[in-house]
Amino acid sequence: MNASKAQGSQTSVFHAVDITKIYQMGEVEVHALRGVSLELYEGEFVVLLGASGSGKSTLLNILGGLDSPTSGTVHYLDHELTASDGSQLTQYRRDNVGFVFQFYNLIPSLTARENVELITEIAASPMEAMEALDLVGLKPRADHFPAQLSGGEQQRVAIARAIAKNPRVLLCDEPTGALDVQTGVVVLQAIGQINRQLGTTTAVITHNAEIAKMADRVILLSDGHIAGIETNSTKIAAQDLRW
Ligand SMILES: Nc1ncnc2c1ncn2[C@@H]1O[C@H](COP(=O)(O)OP(=O)(O)OP(=O)(O)O)[C@@H](O)[C@H]1O
Repeated sequence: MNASKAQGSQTSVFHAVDITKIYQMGEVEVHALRGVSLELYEGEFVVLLGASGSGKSTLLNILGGLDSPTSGTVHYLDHELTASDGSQLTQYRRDNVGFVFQFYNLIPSLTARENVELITEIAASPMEAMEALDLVGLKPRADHFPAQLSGGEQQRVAIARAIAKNPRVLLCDEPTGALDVQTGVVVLQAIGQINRQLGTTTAVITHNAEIAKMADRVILLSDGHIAGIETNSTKIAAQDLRW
């Protein structure tokens, strides 16, 4: 059966059915996800919104092939992630997923360009490192080291690194969590621009309801459940967000 369904003209990129995740901590079971079903569509910008501990990172990590659910199924297009072994998940991540985390994880001894090139050298169909840096507005800083860049600029290098391999999906876990508002807005602008310009299906985790205003859809998580899914009839541009 073809698992990538279309809704209207929309292709379903992720199709998750009733996924649970239980962490066994000695005698204690932590139920991080308690039966989550969802679709993410090609090219959309989704915000995963919820309180601390609601299961956002667990869900994103499962979609990104960094973790596997305890039960349930996850498809990426026609590829069943939940039937994949470790090396297949590694290949899936390498070919299809760009990750951005709260902390930038840049290599301090490499310039911005070299940090991005680390990825473009191993990717199947990458863009030029300079093109990726240009997309996040950092071409003029390509030869600077992380220590010469602000937190927001370092995060934009991390975004350039994530998108330089031309991934079909971009998964961002609290990308502005370590940044002040003004800098966070610039980082969100970069993510929004990549979503629009390259059509990269984008999911951003936040606990900040203001950020949800820039999404096509907002998936509300609460205690391991989806508490609601909202479609924004109008999206607010990142530069007009304030928190
Ligand atoms: N590796 C792990 N081992 C044990 N418990 C875990 C692990 N990872 C997450 N959990 C637990 O699962 C639950 C969901 O965690 P998760 O990190 O997905 O939530 P979150 O919504 O992303 O939270 P935050 O906003 O604080 O990052 C929490 O109770 C957390 O303590």
